[in-house]
Amino acid sequence: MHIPTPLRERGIDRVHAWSIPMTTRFRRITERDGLLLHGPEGWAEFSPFWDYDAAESTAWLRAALEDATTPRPAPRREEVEVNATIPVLPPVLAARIATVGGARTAKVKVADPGSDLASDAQRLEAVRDAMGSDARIRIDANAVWTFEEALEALPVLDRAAGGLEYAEQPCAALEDLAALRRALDIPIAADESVRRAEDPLRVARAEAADLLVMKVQPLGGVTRCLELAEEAGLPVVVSSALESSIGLGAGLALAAALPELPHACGLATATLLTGDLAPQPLHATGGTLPVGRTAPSEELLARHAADDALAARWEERLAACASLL
Ligand SMILES: O=C(O)CCC(=O)c1ccccc1C(=O)O
Ligand SMILES: [Mg+2]
Repeated sequence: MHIPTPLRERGIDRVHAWSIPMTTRFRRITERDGLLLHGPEGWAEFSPFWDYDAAESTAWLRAALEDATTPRPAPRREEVEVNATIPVLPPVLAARIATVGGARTAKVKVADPGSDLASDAQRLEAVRDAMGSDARIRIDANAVWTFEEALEALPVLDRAAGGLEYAEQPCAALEDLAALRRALDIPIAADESVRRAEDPLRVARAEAADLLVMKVQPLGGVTRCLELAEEAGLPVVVSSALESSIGLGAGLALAAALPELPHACGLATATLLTGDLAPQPLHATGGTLPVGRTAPSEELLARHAADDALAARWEERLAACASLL
């Protein structure tokens, strides 16, 4: 694959396109694909979702470039507590994956077009049953509710879950998030309002969230996330963008470097993929993941190599983003 000049100049000497099917459909995604870039520090991941255009995906490229070419920040911890991530599934299946890897925190997807409030509530009851009373349960509505819908749904789901740790992005608009915080006792986390905003700090200034979700790639890299976290002055939950274990490693580097980490991180998503690029994938044990650089193996790079058509699309995308750096 052709390596764009600005990347070559920074020491990127190899690019590899890959594709891995998901175990469960997660929102609209059934297949995860992307590029790995190799540079002086090792391998890094560039895997913007296909609904991100070149301008938006350039932050993802900056993140990958940083990770491939500069040392990661000094870790303050050697392992990171993680949550189980539970897609929209029937209650029995949701309960089964709630404690995968020994997680004591679960994040349950709700408000999917394919589910209603009653089935979301049933899924939460099943997850609470499986995890016990001392576990933490959070939900993620991915910005789909109106203010009125959220005002109705959140107390119902809070009761079904036996108490929510927080609700992630119940509505899209900052005014609605701020109003929900005033109206309800349930902490509100911002994800899309950070990840897809022109100004990721606006949500903090608007007092629209109790905590911020940070994903390394869409925010432009570990260093930028550390700066944003300091400026925002809010607790941060590091979460994945469904990366392979190579990209998850960068999330763990951020989680390890944050001065404070009061909540479990959404980095235990490698189990949502049917395979991985690293021989020792980042699958949680004892509810934690280890911090450190994860390298792919040549065998797994070959096994999950993208076909020619997909590799060509990635080559084109890389060139477009590299020209916008
Ligand atoms: O936070 C987690 O538990 C896992 C990551 C996750 O949910 C996610 C993964 C890819 C894209 C969007 C999201 C999201 O938080 O909305
Ligand atoms: Mg989210």
